Amino acid sequence: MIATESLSKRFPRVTALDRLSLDIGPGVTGLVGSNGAGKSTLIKILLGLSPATEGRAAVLGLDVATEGAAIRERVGYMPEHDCLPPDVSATEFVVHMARMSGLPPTAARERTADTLRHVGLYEERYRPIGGYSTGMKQRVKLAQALVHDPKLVLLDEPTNGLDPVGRDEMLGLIRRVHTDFGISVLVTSHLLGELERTCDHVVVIDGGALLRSSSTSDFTRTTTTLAVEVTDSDAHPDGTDALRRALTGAGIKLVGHDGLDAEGLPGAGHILLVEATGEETYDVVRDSVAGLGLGLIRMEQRRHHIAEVFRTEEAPRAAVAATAGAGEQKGSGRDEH
Ligand SMILES: Nc1ncnc2c1ncn2[C@@H]1O[C@H](COP(=O)(O)OP(=O)(O)OP(=O)(O)O)[C@@H](O)[C@H]1O
Repeated sequence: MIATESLSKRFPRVTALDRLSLDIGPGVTGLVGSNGAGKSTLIKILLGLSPATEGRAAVLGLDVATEGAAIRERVGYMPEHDCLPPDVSATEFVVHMARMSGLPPTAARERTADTLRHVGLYEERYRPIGGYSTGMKQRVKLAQALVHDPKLVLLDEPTNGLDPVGRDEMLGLIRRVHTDFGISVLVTSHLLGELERTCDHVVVIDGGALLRSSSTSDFTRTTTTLAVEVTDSDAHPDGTDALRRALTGAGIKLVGHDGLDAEGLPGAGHILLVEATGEETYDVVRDSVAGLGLGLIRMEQRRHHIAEVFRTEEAPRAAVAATAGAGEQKGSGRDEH
């Protein structure tokens, strides 16, 4: 879908991209980096809108330096910033964009209705965009990127400005762009955590250079750590502590508490992380919980979150800083900005 070779972009005072080599296949790919990492610059080069200083790039096999117009016919683009005319309706705007992409009038109207329905804009589609919420505007921006049935869409920070619920809805929509229509997606974010649920592949850049590129499952591989949570009881007012002592006594190694402690959240520190050496570890945990007369709330294999991968590595401090807190989200709707 996208290939870059030693791609650089230098502005007089900043190197926005630094010899970036990427090979991105079909599916949903996340491009992650802190603010200023070079994500928008890369997208503009890929669309043939801004020339690279050095190196080469191709999108769908087309050279960005010479075939920009052909690329923009086949690729949809959702820009980061607000760029919608306030005094026209979503329908008028998306029909206009469809016509600009070369669709005949009837097809443009039909595709607009389908696309707006897909992004969840119904009766509101006839109202002027100026009165829309941020979430609705983001949906219009997504619709205009999809309306001409592209093979690939480039989405620049589509969750920007959305609350946690709006963000989840947008991420769901993005996933369905691929599963329902077979359109490949490159989506940027400064939050690693939100992309791991949406993307097949994640590329991390920092200071314009490639930090890591791998499949999401490699990032978030299942570990042999068990997360165990128990109730308290009259005999054991601190059930977690009682279980910790029982497990240690039984020779089970504890990895520690879940990192939620530091956040001071309700229930923080009530999850024990247990190193599982085999099936028998589950039995020891179960028997210890039963022996203490506690209730077992959960015992589950714990997945790594992408951000944790970086915590254990040396160089990419910036990536961790950029995504602080994104690793521990538990679907609690916390905003990880
Ligand atoms: N036209 C420009 N002139 C000079 N510097 C620029 C220009 N465009 C981008 N930059 C600089 O290049 C670097 C990369 O910017 P870019 O917008 O690509 O980052 P980003 O990862 O998309 O971040 P953000 O999410 O904040 O937009 C930044 O330091 C930015 O200030």
